[in-house]
Amino acid sequence: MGQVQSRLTISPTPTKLAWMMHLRMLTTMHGLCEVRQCSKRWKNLCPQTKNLQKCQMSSAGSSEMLQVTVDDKSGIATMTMCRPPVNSLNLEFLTQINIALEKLENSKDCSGLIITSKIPKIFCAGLDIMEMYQPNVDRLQEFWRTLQEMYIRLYGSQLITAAAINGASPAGGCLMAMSCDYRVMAPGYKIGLNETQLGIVAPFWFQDLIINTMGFRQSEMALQLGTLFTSEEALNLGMVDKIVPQEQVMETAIQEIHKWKKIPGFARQITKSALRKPSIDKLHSKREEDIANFRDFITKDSIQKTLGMYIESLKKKAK
Ligand SMILES: CC/C=C\C/C=C\C/C=C\CC/C=C/CC(=O)SCCNC(=O)CCNC(=O)[C@H](O)C(C)(C)COP(=O)(O)OP(=O)(O)OC[C@H]1O[C@@H](n2cnc3c(N)ncnc32)[C@H](O)[C@@H]1OP(=O)(O)O
Repeated sequence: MGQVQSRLTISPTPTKLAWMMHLRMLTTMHGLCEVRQCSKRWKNLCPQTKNLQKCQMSSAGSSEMLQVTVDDKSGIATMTMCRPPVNSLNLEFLTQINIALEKLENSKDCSGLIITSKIPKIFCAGLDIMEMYQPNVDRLQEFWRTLQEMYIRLYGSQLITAAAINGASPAGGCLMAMSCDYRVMAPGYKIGLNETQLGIVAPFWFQDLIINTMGFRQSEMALQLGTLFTSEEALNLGMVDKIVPQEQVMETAIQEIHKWKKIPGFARQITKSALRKPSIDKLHSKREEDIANFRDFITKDSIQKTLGMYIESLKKKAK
């Protein structure tokens, strides 16, 4: 996969023009294509797919980490993560996700979004631990800013969003799922904010998100213990909304979005915004402080040592 060489500057409150220029720069530099352009190209290649717009977010030469399709008829987009081995979120992957979220949000043809994974048994393994181990400090800060951006975009999206959780979903994977409006999960997997088990700390906005999702008491236990819940436990706690067999996860997410689409969109969006705005505003107002806290915390010798040991334990387990 081609690595992003430049520093990415996604400003906290970008003007529309600045943001579009930023996207254009990324598009040119990294061969990322625009949804509309790409759909046309796909249709030309595959005239038989009448109802499907397909956009492979990376062009030839890059890995295809994120596939975005928009069904013309229903307006439901599907964002499929495919970053082997475990869909861990590094800077480039997060950037692609943010670009796709921006495009879908601005597309008048899109009303709903499903996030899922192409990797068997894995939804998303959370942050790429290698981004935090022996990091370049500039990149580390940009990485965290880009993660903040993803949360702000997804949690604050006007679209009806659903996570089709078809595999393990620890830490950042759980954050992504909880940022959606609805979660449907296959049985037999684990989900949760397990940061303390790694010797690291879920920041205030991860904490706010889990509290908003399943209440304070269960969240304070889950966060301190770093609990990874089974699908069934997560359902009982309200962390996920439904469990269905693996092969029905996508269809169930689609059906649920159809149900939500019957509610007048304007009323639903205003309600969602009123409920989620305080958490998003809090992160906006503390964004730079949060980046500095993350940087100072992660670059501590003791934390680096702990992360090194965790990486070793994952490698040993994988052998
Ligand atoms: C005072 C302080 C105040 C404020 C603090 C401020 C800021 C907060 C600071 C820090 C917060 C940081 C927040 C972090 C959130 C995160 O998301 S951390 C990441 C947490 N993720 C995990 O713990 C998941 C680890 N992985 C697994 O449990 C399993 O891999 C998984 C269940 C996902 C899949 O299992 P399996 O199918 O058996 O696969 P393997 O375990 O064999 O793994 C395959 C290869 O993938 C590599 N890998 C796994 N997970 C990651 C990852 N997250 N990042 C990078 N790489 C990963 C694994 O090493 C194997 O690689 P190999 O084949 O050996 O090369």
